Amino acid sequence: MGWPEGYGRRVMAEVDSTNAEAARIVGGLGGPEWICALNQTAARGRRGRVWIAPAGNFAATLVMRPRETAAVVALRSFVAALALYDALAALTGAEAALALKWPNDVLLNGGKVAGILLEGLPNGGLAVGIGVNLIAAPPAEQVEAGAVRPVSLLEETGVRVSPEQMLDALAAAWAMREDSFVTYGFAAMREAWLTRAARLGEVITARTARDSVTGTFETVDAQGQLVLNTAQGRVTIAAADVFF
Ligand SMILES: O=C(O)CCCC[C@@H]1SC[C@@H]2NC(=O)N[C@@H]21
Repeated sequence: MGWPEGYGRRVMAEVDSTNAEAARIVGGLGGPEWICALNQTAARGRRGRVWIAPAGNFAATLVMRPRETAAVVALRSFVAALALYDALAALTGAEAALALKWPNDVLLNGGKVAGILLEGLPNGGLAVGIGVNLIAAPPAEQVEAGAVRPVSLLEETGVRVSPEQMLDALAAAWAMREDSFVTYGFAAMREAWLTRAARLGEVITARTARDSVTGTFETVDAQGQLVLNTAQGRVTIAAADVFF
């Protein structure tokens, strides 16, 4: 699979954060562009957290200017999760060990191997930031209490993948998933995501900034929201951290 047509490709030795670089270049963007960094000095994770990643791990951001409404643009987190799943399955052959955790983590043998950070940018831009623990995962004590343990691709599968190989596989997988999303909408994406979902039908806890909801993970709805069956009835959650 070659580099997908219409996408720019840039590999930087070092940057503060590829998402920050995306914000700096979005104004002059001609078309979607992948920015990959071999080292980040100020990588950020979801909910204001720091993303810990030694050199050798994968860090990249796809910067683009989608023309849809904000609600549709936000569904790109599912496009990203599925593309990551496809790329990691192709690179390792370990598809059976991969799963997707709502809203947008990729699990390998039940541990977190990759995270996604979507950020809206000026000029209608979108940064899809992706980090993959290719060779090393942060120690469990450096992540939030109760969070799934971080794992690396190398430790779990024995397969050594370089950031450039990851970029090429991910860009190809993204282009296919993005075409499908633009052509058929979220319905097909949602089905594909659900068949790869971790803990579907099991009891999970979703923690928002204000409260915590525990219930059976019933589905993800047509807007990408988490649907839990709780003792108080059906609850739909737009944004939260999920704990197993
Ligand atoms: O918290 C998460 O799970 C999301 C982590 C996203 C990390 C990636 S690494 C590339 C891009 N640049 C950043 O500063 N963050 C994202």
